[in-house]
Amino acid sequence: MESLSLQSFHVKGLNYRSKFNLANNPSEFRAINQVGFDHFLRQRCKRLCFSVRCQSFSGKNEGGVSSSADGSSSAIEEQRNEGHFGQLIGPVKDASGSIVSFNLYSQSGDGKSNVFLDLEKPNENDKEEKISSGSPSSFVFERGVIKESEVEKILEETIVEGEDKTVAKSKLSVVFVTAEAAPYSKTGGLGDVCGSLPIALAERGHRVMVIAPRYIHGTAADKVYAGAFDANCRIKVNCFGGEQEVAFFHQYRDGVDWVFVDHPSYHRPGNPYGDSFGAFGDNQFRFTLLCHAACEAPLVLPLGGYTYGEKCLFLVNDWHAGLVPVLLAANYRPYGVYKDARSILVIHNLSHQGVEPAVTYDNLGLPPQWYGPLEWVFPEWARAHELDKGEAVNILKGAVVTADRILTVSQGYSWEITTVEGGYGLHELLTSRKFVINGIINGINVSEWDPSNDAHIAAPYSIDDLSGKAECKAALQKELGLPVKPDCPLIGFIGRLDYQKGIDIIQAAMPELLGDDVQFVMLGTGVAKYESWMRETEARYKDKFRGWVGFSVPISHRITAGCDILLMPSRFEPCGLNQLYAMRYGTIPVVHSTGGLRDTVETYNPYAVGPDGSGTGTGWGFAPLAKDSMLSALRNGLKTYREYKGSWLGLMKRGMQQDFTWDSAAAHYEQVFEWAFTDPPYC
Ligand SMILES: Nc1ncnc2c1ncn2[C@@H]1O[C@H](COP(=O)(O)OP(=O)(O)O[C@H]2O[C@H](CO)[C@@H](O)[C@H](O)[C@H]2O)[C@@H](O)[C@H]1O
Repeated sequence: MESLSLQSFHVKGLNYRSKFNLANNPSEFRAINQVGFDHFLRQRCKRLCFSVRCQSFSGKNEGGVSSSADGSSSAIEEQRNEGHFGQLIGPVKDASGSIVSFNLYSQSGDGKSNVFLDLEKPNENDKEEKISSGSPSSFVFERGVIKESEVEKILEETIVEGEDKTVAKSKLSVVFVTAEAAPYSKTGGLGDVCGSLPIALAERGHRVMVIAPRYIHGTAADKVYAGAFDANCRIKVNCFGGEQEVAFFHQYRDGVDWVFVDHPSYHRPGNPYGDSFGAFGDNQFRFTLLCHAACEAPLVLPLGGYTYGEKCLFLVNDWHAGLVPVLLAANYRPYGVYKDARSILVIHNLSHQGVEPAVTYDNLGLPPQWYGPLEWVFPEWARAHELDKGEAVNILKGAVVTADRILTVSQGYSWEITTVEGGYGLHELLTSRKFVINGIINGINVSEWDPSNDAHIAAPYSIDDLSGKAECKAALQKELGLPVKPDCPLIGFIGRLDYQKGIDIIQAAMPELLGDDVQFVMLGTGVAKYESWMRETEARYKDKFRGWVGFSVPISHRITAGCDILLMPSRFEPCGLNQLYAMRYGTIPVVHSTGGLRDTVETYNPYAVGPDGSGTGTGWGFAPLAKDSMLSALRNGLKTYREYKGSWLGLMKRGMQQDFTWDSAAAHYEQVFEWAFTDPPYC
């Protein structure tokens, strides 16, 4: 057996510092860091938060580091003798006896990690040089080889001592509980957020798990779960009158543990919540299972070798995850478990609360005395008949009264939910907790939504060269079968077709709007009557209107890139993502001034002197939500588009310059995490 020695491997920033030698079979050393070595490198490239020096050689030992098949003890000795920080607690071997990784404790002793590293055997001829230059000949990572030159560049860049401001002050174990997480499942913005924010938090040094159902549809779409493997951990949870067995699947990707709860009730056609016949009748069961499983996962799943443990922070997204803080308070803390955990309810949409008849309370797996927090009585006007007492259980309400803190996805919305108009019956309760409510505007995935590098669009473009946008517009017009007219303003809408999105206002305004020389394209799916209306309108206005009924991410990118204006007359909008995507693509948003739309779109003011001298603002906001005020804002936009080309260009460029990265949102989240841990548990 030939030995490979990793002569000195220092990872700073995570407080790991260790030096050890390894022995393995001839050509390859294979390992992975719990935090993820690929993640670690990626993070370092971007954030300069670690520094590493690796030296490698094959053959006899050098540098006083001994080598043997089980050389860990001498490595420990070496480490102790030299007074290195970090404690090597022993090798992890595979079935053949080869050492595949080492367990390290951090310097502070408050965490541990499997160092997991792929090290290719270096070229003998390069040996001396490699050792003296302190760079490895190459690293092989799980998803490909990083070339030597790249490693050297990374090392050069990262051997920078000093604090990196983009790294979290204290590293936490964060557990997202959600009904959707892109790219595995997405019907809207919740999926986007839970697919991106975890990665941003992991990049900042947190240990992050996302736990969501494993939806299997029996179609080709199921391949999204191909990288998630059975974690060989089955648990039984008590709810719905008995023990329900669930399994966990796991994928480690982009520094995040993606955990999927598996149960037959998640295996069916449709979206996470329903199908063409409406919402699934057993959603309370499906999401109760999710919440019970999510509470157990940090305790039972040894992801990468060890569990998340009790000191974690649950981010509870919308009602589907709303039982988590109730379960923590009712089923765990009374028995001394999760006393150090905290939960934050993140409200993406208050209009869905998970309300079911009161008799279903017994199904939730909660002690009888916890009925109060979930108790919900409908006002008389909302009851079905005279004998209806309006008694129900409301899962989101349970979360509002038990979560340690509450977050919404914009500051504007955090205030709106405390008003009669925006509180959906919970405004008084939310007002009573307003001291722990904050709003943080969502970020966007700037790699997925990047006009200069977007595989879905006809031509790339950027703020410096906008010519590709005209090509995207022409390509979209052609794809939709609309006349290819470069000067005809093209207006778009993307979103769920429901009451929230103000489709009825678009519907009312359409005849008047299409009386003008404009084109309009809508992409969406949802309420059947709106889908039919889109089809009818397309038939009536063949040269001007296209209604694409369906859910298609590529088309949404093409509409965002190809349109001149994106219309969002949302009745309420907790944050809204499409206006953020639109601005990044130089498409001007025209929005109802509500919630996150008001927070993110600044109405154009031609008289203000902005930095570029062409006014200020990134779009148009209108209020009240009415056909006439929407048409008036649109007409302002159309006039600017047609008659003030310079101003239009200024609007486009200002939008494209906005910073909506997840990293800045993640930094705000960390502040709220800190507050959550400063206070004792609320329940
Ligand atoms: N037919 C279709 N085809 C392809 N893509 C489609 C589509 N319909 C919608 N999408 C995509 O789904 C996402 C919708 O996000 P939004 O934030 O606008 O709305 P949503 O109301 O679902 O989310 C809720 O949660 C998010 C996240 O917090 C809040 O921003 C928002 O205000 C709140 O209502 C966007 O990425 C959009 O492109």
